[in-house]
Amino acid sequence: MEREVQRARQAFLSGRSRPLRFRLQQLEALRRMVQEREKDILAAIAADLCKSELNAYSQEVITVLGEIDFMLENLPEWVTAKPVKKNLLTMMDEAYIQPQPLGVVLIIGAWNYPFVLIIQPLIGAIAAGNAVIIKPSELSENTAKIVAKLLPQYLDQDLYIVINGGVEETTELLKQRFDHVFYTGNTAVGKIVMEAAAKHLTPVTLELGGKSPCYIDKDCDLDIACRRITWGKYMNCGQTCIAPDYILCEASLQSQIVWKIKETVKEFYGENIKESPDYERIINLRHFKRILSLLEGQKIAFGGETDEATRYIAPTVLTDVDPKTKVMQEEIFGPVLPIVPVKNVDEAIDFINEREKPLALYVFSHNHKLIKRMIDETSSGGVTGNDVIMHFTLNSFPFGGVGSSGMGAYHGKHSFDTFSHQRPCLLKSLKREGANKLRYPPNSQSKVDWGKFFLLKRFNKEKLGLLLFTFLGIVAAVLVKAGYY
Ligand SMILES: NC(=O)C1=CN([C@@H]2O[C@H](COP(=O)(O)OP(=O)(O)OC[C@H]3O[C@@H](n4cnc5c(N)ncnc54)[C@H](O)[C@@H]3O)[C@@H](O)[C@H]2O)C=CC1
Ligand SMILES: CC(C)=CCC/C(C)=C/CC/C(C)=C/C(=O)O
Repeated sequence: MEREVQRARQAFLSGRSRPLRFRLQQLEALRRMVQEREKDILAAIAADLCKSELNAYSQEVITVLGEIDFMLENLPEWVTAKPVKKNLLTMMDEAYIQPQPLGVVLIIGAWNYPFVLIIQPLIGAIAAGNAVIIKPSELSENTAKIVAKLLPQYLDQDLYIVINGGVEETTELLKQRFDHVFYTGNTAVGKIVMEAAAKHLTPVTLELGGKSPCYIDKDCDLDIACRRITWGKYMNCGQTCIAPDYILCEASLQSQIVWKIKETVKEFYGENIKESPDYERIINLRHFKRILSLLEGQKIAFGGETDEATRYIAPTVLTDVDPKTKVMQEEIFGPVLPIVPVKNVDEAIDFINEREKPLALYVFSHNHKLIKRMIDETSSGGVTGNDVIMHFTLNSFPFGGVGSSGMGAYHGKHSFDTFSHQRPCLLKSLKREGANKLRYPPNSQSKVDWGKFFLLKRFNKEKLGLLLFTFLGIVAAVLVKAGYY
């Protein structure tokens, strides 16, 4: 492992990952890989999550291709140095910000969208000019294997290295020194990753989870709200980091919501959900049993059917859920949707604020002011009003959590920034030493006054007059020299 990280570092130090042309070539090669080996990639995702190839394409491949195209289009502009505003002391100098690669980056992925969750950050890391060690989740082993097989066939083999393995290998990997660690997964492991990174003072991006609330206002089109919630909750069998975790609504809405979600489930997946190509399975037996344990003692409004052999759990809705019960204490990450009745929007806001900051917040209402109020009075990684999940699809948004749902963000330019150092560069001349004298010892009140004048723009009339006088003198000298007088 140490050898692999060393290999990536040597490749980075060779400097070849830095030129814009190289980055664009690698991104184009990655796009070619996805296009040419689409069938293999879709088959691997499908095998890991019992997902149809169509769903694997629309949930993972489209996002990856969109991100590559976006990078290719914008990278030439992002890599260029950006001039900055100057002060009076640096007016004659060159001052700009130059984004630079960080070095060797470690990307640790989760299993629930096993392809996009490693390839999307990889795109950002390549775009920013880094070397990358990629550690896919061992739970989605087919995708992990295909990524390890394909990447070296298309990308620079020393700059971008896939290391497969479980907890033991990841623990070993985390002992190495990286320049950035980008981790996607649960909050408990997020703390382990951050602790390991801290030993080397390595910055981290943590893309974690949490319980994303969904408030449904009574002034709302319930048909539309329930259709959108059903889509976002049961997509990937509820194993989506930004799935609506639970619903908050007034008690009077509960039975209508249950009925409408039930009808939508029928519309989406048919009478025999097990036969639907659009309904996935739980990743493994441990998660299957964990989700079942959340149902204990709950009122199941519909769903609840399970099949251990295939790790099937039907789309399920729980009503009148007591916030103190287990299902409301941890992220569900499965197809179980609790409804927690609240008196009104004030109570919903308090409910959200009394808990850890979630990764996403959803509000459904015709009342725009109410949506704005919920946004203003709560905190979450991201928000979508009158829909779910969709803020993920907009790559102009930073995607990430806040508080216990994570730190840092990515997608589009935000990925480029995450994997870059914004380096301030000031280029001075060795001439004009006179103007610099005021910062050299010995100090004096006059030098402080000039410092105030140049840096704080505290204009003292006397100094302003002197400056104006000097300026007019220069203009006069120029005019005389040009033969006007
Ligand atoms: N914010 C986001 O973008 C996303 C967040 N998530 C969150 O991830 C969670 C689901 O993923 P997990 O079950 O955690 O995925 P997981 O079991 O695949 O673990 C994630 C990664 O951490 C590594 N890992 C696990 N235990 C470790 C340990 N003790 N030390 C070092 N590394 C270790 C694994 O090898 C894997 O690569 C949910 O909470 C979900 O909300 C999932 C997808 C996206
Ligand atoms: C067609 C369409 C709009 C699909 C949406 C795809 C999507 C947003 C999938 C979720 C992606 C994801 C990586 C979720 C997660 O991090 O858990």
